[in-house]
Amino acid sequence: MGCLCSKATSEEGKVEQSETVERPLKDYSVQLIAPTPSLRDDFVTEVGGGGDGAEVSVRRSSRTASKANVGNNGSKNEDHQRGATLGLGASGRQTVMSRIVSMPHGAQGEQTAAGWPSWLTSVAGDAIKGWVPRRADSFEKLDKIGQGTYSSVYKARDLETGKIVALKKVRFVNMDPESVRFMAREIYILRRLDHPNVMKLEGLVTSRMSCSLYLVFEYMEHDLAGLAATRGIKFTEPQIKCYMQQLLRGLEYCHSRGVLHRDIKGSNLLLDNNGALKIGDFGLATFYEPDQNQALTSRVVTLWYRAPELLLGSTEYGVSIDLWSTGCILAEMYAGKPIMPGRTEVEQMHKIFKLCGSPSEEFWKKTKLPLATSFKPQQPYKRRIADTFKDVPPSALELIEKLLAIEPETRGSAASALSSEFFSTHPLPCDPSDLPKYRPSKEFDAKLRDEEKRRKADAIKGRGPESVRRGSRDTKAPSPEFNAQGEGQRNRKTTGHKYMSQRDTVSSFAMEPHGGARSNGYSHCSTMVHPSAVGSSLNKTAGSTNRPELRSQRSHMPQAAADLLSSSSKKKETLAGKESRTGYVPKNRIHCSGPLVPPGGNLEDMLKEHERQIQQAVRKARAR
Ligand SMILES: Nc1ncnc2c1ncn2[C@@H]1O[C@H](COP(=O)(O)OP(=O)(O)OP(=O)(O)O)[C@@H](O)[C@H]1O
Repeated sequence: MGCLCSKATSEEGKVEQSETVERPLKDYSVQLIAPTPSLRDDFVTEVGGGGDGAEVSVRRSSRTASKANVGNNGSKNEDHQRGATLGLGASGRQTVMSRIVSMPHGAQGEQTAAGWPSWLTSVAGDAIKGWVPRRADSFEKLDKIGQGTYSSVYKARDLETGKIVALKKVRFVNMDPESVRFMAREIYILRRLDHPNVMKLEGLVTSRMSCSLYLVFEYMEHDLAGLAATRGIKFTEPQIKCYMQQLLRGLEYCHSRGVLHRDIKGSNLLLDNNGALKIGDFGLATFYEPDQNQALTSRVVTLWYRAPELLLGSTEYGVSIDLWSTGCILAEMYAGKPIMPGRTEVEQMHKIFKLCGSPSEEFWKKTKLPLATSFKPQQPYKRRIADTFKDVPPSALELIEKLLAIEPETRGSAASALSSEFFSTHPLPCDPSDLPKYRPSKEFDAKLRDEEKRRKADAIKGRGPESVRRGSRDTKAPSPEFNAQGEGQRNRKTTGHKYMSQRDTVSSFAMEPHGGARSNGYSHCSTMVHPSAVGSSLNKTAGSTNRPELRSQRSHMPQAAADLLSSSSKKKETLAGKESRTGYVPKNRIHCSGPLVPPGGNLEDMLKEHERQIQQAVRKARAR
């Protein structure tokens, strides 16, 4: 789709008002081949209930005012003002959020008249219905504060209010309608959520002639992954409980609104300086209906936090997948490091079995999950959570056991987790306002610190300007997981942690990442199914295999290993065909991000073969 964009002429620091199509195209040489949850199908669930564009359209200072509107049929006329709504900010200064105003009859023409670009109105009309875009020149860009798979996040000042905000700039693949639709789903879902523990979308920035889109959020100083990875920061028990309580409250709310997050992990849990935790990044979220057998893609959730049923290929799942990820985070906070850092899906499954035990014979007999035959171990694995976390307080252990149950049905719900003894036993969760105030500690900050160190080390080793240059280029757009390898992580890994027994320390894999990324033994793989995900600069070297998951893996892998994975992954085409029939994967796309699971294999053999191949590829890459 074309877009008549003139080159940005804005002053330094201002958000670009428009961009040429060519600039993003350079990064997006290869089209995504990945399972993409169908936005359309999700929309069907909600459109109609959402009304005629008359839902929340004015951001008010009072949560309750807008809360009343969420999910309503658009009958809240008090929010239907075509002008400014004034509220009092914390400082008492008048806060003007004037640009998000109501457009009750959001037909495409009207949306265009309101200032939306046609590439957006044509495929994402429902997502922007009733809103008017903010102008780019009403923000001043300050710093880059985050880098996601398909977005860059900036700290900015709202010039109308003086408020500091986060602007998430979304990347698109060639303005491909599919990637626009994908982003539209995130907006659509975010607009329906309003809770103190869920990031609130405050507005959108674009213009009729623009090819870019920014999502406006309140600014959050930290994310949990970054904080946890910061040297010297060790969470106290009341603090862990406080974070967990907020996370579960946010999740309970999302689930009650029929939303699965599907990417719960530390870097998506944002924290402000008042100790508030908010769930962010709804890029993989979807609507679900508990009582309907609705087929969803199983290729969601960052690998380390991915539930076993997803690894086994389940397409009918529910809130339990978010609860699994939550269990991983709880255990991680006690362990001081990620508890199951698998490099591939096979290895992830193996780590899960080793820690949580393998399913019963009964399960294997009955299950119809597509990858069950491949993943069934020859010998059953015993559950070892209690051994592994023997120093964790009993009420915490009980909750970890519950959330990391192999059978999804026994994980309970966010509400049941909130009423567990963990939160009522002493020490009680502290009040968010009692939490320590930290210096900025985003995953992104940790990455920058680490990158700087590496660059200096390279210079000292005399690798010369070429390697330094290459390293810095590669970090311009790392995968999000790339950021997780901060020095704190490395530090925590070597020192171990009182809550996780030493023998359970996850074995490290000394791979030198391609392009000079650091190697700390943790590859933080992710399945990112957003079509725009092909934009990472890491992919520039990746030839024609820019599948999101492979990209994430290869961000920690030499090229040869990445190539190996990509060729093996072609075996996944069969499954892709199946998913596409469910309507959740575009028909012309092949489901290629592969767990290297040959049909009819067995877990142990696959693991051995897998390890051998990776090692071989690594050796080759090193010898180059
Ligand atoms: N509101 C915010 N305030 C401050 N920083 C933020 C905010 N939202 C996001 N960030 C930072 O930007 C990073 C990337 O944002 P986000 O996760 O939304 O992007 P993404 O492209 O969806 O990433 P991912 O690839 O992890 O899915 C976050 O990890 C966080 O550090």
